Amino acid sequence: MVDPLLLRASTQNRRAALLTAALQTTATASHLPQAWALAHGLAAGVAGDTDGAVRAAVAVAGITTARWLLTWAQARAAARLGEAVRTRVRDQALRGALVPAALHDPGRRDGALRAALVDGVDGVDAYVTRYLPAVAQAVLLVPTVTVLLTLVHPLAGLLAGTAAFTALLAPLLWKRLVRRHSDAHWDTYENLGSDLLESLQGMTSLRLLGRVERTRRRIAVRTEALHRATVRAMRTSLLDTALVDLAVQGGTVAAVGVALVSGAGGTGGPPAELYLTLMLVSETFRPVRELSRAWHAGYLGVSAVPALRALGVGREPDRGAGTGTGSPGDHSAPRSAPLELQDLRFAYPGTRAPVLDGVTATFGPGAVTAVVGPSGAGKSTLLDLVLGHLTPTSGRLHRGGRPVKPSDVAVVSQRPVLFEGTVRENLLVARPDATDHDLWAACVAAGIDEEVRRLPAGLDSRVAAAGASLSGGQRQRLALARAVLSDRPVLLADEPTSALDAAAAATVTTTLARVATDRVVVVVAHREESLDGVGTVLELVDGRLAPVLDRSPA
Ligand SMILES: Nc1ncnc2c1ncn2[C@@H]1O[C@H](COP(=O)(O)OP(=O)(O)OP(=O)(O)O)[C@@H](O)[C@H]1O
Repeated sequence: MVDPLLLRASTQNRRAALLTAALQTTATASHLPQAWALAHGLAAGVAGDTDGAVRAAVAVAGITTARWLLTWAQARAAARLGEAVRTRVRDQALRGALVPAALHDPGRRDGALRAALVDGVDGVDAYVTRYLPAVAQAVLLVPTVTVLLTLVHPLAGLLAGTAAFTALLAPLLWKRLVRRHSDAHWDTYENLGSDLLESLQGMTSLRLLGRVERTRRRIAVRTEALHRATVRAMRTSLLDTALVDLAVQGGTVAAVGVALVSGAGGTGGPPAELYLTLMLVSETFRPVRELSRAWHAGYLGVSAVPALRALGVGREPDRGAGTGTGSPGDHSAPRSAPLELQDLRFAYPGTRAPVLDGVTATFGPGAVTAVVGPSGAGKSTLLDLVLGHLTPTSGRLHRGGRPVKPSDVAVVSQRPVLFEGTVRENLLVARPDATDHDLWAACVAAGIDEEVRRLPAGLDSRVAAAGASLSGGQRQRLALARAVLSDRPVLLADEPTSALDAAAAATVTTTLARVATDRVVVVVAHREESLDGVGTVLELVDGRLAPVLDRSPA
């Protein structure tokens, strides 16, 4: 089964793919001269020709060494091809996963995305580096060996060739069934992966709500479904293997039988030809056997195709899609340029009422601007539009007369994302060339320097995945340090003090006020007390921003 999407993943690395297939085919084809040398060596040995037998043994040793080298080179070429394909497919899938529509798709499940990005991509690697070269090899070698065998022994050639072609082509008859089973297998695999991930992430809440047993039962049902889907897929696969084996064994027995009968009858030619016939019969089926093995290795890649296709793998990049509030060739606006929103409108796909219904505002540098509003008013939506995670239905989002680019904006979200790695690595994401002095200055600005100094290895201390080893407030301040370090002209902060005590909140507020002197700082806030030090307050009501005139304490 040659899937067009997976074939394209291979041909996008044409040279590496051709080299991998060529080396594999040559290594397998080296069994042909080896068969010839062995046949003549055996014949010479039986006839008592020691020189002939030694010459043949030397030839076999030489061919075996050459094949070892070819196999080694093939393994390296396949590893390079696999890496290139994995990187490209994963990049494309990630790009697809990060478009606004996917990011805000309420039906999206992290476990399904993980399955496609990790297991699916690895499956594509196996398919491209093992199965496709095995297909190329079978297409080239089965006819070649059949012709050679036919030249040596026409009837054996006819029987072995027919059996080998049957073994190669027969599985195409139940291709649809295989596809259906592989799709079902992937769906159950995705569901189980998603449920497991979500229950692990929500374990604390599940415990508190007393839902652990129910979740366990649900996962048991999913596991059973995956087991059934795997068995169904294996049954088809077993049928496949059985028929291929039947053709291979039947073809071998028939071809060897006629060769032996004709050899015993004296019409099979001299012994060397009989030996050669027997060996070539075996060689006719070698590519078929290898193809069958490679199919099992690449099966997961075939199963993952619908999921990868849904993420846009194999599709030409859509230049207008993605986070592109900017366009190629844009030059940066001056650093002090204000952020301007003009008649910005936005409605989520499938909803009637717009969340933003004509937002017009100018956010300038100099002081922090706060956007307040009740829950559900659209504050996060507004931030996502500025970040380029969502595309406005209409209206403009500009800085200095140019569309806002995602690289203009730094963000401190309510749930900051930290990566597995050290504190230093998490900060350097924002500015890879930052010095230790810069890192400490950013930590001081965010009020996290003392805590970082107290960690066992300071900046080189590890932050567990998702920042789990830090408190909510520490995570938020580390994210603020990263945003300060990135030194972008617009800084958005979504409730930056919500997880902090009074002292830490004051440090963050002071930092934001200070960085606002030379850049646009917009803070989304719910609570009045978090608005200390803010210059302007705008309220989001009915999809529009209105200035709050009097926010001073009574
Ligand atoms: N992906 C989505 N699809 C459809 N509607 C959505 C989606 N995300 C948010 N909404 C709706 O858009 C409206 C604005 O949501 P948003 O999260 O921007 O509000 P918010 O002001 O940030 O709320 P909060 O203060 O509670 O965080 C809400 O009515 C919400 O239900």
